[in-house]
Amino acid sequence: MDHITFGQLPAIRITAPDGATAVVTLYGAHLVSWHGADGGERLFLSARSALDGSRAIRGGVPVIFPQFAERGDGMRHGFARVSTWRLEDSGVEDGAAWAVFGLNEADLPPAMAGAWPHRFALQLRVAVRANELIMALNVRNTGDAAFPFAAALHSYHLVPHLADVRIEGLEAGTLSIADKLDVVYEQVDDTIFLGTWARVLTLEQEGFSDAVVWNPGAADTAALPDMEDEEYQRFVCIEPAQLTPVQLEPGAAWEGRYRVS
Ligand SMILES: O=P(O)(O)OC[C@H]1O[C@@H](O)[C@H](O)[C@@H](O)[C@@H]1O
Repeated sequence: MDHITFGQLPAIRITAPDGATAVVTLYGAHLVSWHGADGGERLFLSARSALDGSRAIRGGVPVIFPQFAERGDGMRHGFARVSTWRLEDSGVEDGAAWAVFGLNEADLPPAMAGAWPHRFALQLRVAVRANELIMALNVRNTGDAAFPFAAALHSYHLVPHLADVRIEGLEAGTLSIADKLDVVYEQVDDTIFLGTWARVLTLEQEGFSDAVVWNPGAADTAALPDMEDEEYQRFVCIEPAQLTPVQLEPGAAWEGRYRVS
């Protein structure tokens, strides 16, 4: 495990014995880079992304919590992606390098904590080995009143070209993307396959009940300050998500797991 700087952000790089690597910034516990053991970046990161903590990183895997998009009256996509997490632990086990990041209410600036006044402990575990990425988001209620939350791992998968993308497992037949797409699939139980001419990725999720597929398309990308006009052709977001809020009782925990291989 190495402490590095990514853009202007403190970050942790983990490296598995077989050479697979992941880089996670403490800002957002944001996975900004993943290389499989066969080399090559697997995640999209916009050339125009802020990397100084002034706004959410555009690309990688933002952690969405406790609100998805504008489904609530809190911050769009929640505060987790714009909060500074702590590295809690790291190691190497069964050939995988792993790190765990933590966030609780005491880590938030007072105004942010006041806007969502609950006691909680989030843990994000990231592990890599061979051509496999495993992430787990754990949410614990450490307070004495129940709270509702939504969550997602907003994965920006790097693709050679949007036109080559074929997604299976979400609808009958194959989903391809011509331009803007923003679709919620509820109650996703099956494995999802993301195919391009280069490779087929297997996406498996547990605990997260839903999946969101998003690409902004040409017009919305032009309006985004943190994306180059053509960059929408280089990724597709397939996000394991828990959109129906979970009501978490005091002392209880919820976990969502995600495996990409
Ligand atoms: O620009 P943001 O806040 O990162 O959101 C990006 C997108 O995130 C997706 O998950 C949503 O479905 C989209 O509606 C949204 O536009």
